[in-house]
Amino acid sequence: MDEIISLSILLNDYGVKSASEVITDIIDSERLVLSHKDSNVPFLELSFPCKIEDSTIKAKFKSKTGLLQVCAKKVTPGIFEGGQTEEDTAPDSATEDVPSKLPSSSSPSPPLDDADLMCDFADEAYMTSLSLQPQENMKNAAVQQGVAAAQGSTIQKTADKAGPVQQKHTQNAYTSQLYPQQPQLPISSCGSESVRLASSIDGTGLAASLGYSFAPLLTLLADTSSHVNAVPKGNPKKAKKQEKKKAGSSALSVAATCTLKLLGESLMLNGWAVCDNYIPGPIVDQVRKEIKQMESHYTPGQIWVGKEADAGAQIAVQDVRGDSVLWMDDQALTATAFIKEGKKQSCSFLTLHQVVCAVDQLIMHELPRYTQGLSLVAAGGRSDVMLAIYPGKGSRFAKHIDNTAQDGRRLTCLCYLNNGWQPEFGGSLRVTSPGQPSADILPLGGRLACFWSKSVAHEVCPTHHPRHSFTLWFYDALEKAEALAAAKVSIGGTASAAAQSSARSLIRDILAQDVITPTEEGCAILANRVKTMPIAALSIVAGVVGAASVQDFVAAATHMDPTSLAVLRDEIRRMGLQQTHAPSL
Ligand SMILES: O=C(O)CCC(=O)C(=O)O
Ligand SMILES: [Fe+2]
Repeated sequence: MDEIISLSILLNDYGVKSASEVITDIIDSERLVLSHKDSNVPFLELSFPCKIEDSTIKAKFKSKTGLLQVCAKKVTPGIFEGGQTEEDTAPDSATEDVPSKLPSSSSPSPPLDDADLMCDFADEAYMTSLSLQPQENMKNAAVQQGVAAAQGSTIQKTADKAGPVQQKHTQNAYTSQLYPQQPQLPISSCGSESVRLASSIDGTGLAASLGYSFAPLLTLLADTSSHVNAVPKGNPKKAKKQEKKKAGSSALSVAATCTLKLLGESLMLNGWAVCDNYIPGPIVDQVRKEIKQMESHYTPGQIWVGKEADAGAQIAVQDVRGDSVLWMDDQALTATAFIKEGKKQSCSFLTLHQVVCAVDQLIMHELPRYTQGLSLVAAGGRSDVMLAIYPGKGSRFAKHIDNTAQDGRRLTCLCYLNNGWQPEFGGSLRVTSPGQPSADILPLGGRLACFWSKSVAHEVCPTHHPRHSFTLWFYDALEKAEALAAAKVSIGGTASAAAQSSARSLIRDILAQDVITPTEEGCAILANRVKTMPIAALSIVAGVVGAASVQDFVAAATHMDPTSLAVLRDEIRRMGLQQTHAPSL
């Protein structure tokens, strides 16, 4: 089978280069990121698939960049049918974006075997070409200390988990400051000293002006009898109407540019940004209609523990997060039928798919020009779509940071689907950036909220009304490549329910007030528990705490001192795995 080389490269240039020119440039250059002589030129990210047939060039290219991917995705078995077929993803249809080909670390769908999906990511040569130190394998300070104790040596604590990745970014030219710091956006107080109401930007029709027209969808809503609403050419009345629409859309483009700038600035200043009316109200209704039939397929939200899905390191802890979720990959978004109780039922997520494409366009291609820190998201791609419902009844999600384990996630992006949401329903997203007061963001219909996945602590406040949303996580290409490489060497296999439950019980007991306490006695209990746990369960816990391997985790956990145990508890707490008093569903 021919290989398709999906290539994503950053070019500090507006010039359009052909694939072969780019490949030659890369092979001839010492660095992945090609610099442009005029440093004032805003950065442009190009992502395009191309085919490299010459095996020498291929090998050279791979050793230079490490970003070479060989993608051949088969239709994955699941509840959905239709959508992408094998032909769709065959080598010659080389027009799709790289991101959609990346394996999702979030999808709970059956793991793909090697024949289904082959992705070759960063190797040592890649690190060297960027003059980087390979990432520390051991990410958890407490585990590191434990291993040090086990080996009778002392290991220096990693000062900052994000250190190595941060270093890479600052070493590359593309992180230079594009916009000067702006004064803080106005805030309005809501009575509480530490919490303010988040100010938002009105992005009326933003998606539409970013090249993702919602017009066909709106027409579709107006005329439910037909799915195709092409305006017939040659009809003067309709042509006039179209012209009017065109003029309107150019005004929107200007507005959108301002909005994008504000969004970018808010992200840089606050660590989060909110855009109201990003999705028009009728579109929100249409999405809700489309996903309604899937509600019985939602399952309790799981804690994402920072490793790839095939590492099996996701566990459900219902009292930490009270939502139910449904993951939809790109295949599901284009599905035409699904199987319910053995019966085939037709479905369409056309509108949801369009909205997701608009968000992709915004985050991967528009916003990076207006903010720092997103330059690698076009190449990194995003997670599958996570649909979520908080059923009300006080359900919540405890305070956490999404990416505490260098799993590659750079930006968390939420779209709220709750037209008519009232403040008394609660359910605010409370965001807290380091060194800043918290801000509350109500989950209003059509509102888009985004924040840095690695630094912004956030929680969903108790919700007293069903609350619908979907989330996309956008990856930083470098960190994702490293996470994939690390996951490959550290943990394998999919966890069974029994292993998950055993892992969950250990984590709960570590966090409990009176079970595995940070005392000599608690350390002895932990050591005994670990010695008797099945390897699959230990793999999950190792994934949770960011240990490089099960062996490392076992070594650390059986030689823990009370201080290391206290650190471990704190770190797990920071991931949002702590006990809460959220009501069970
Ligand atoms: O729904 C929200 O507002 C946030 C949910 C969240 O934090 C998450 O799913 O990680
Ligand atoms: Fe979160």
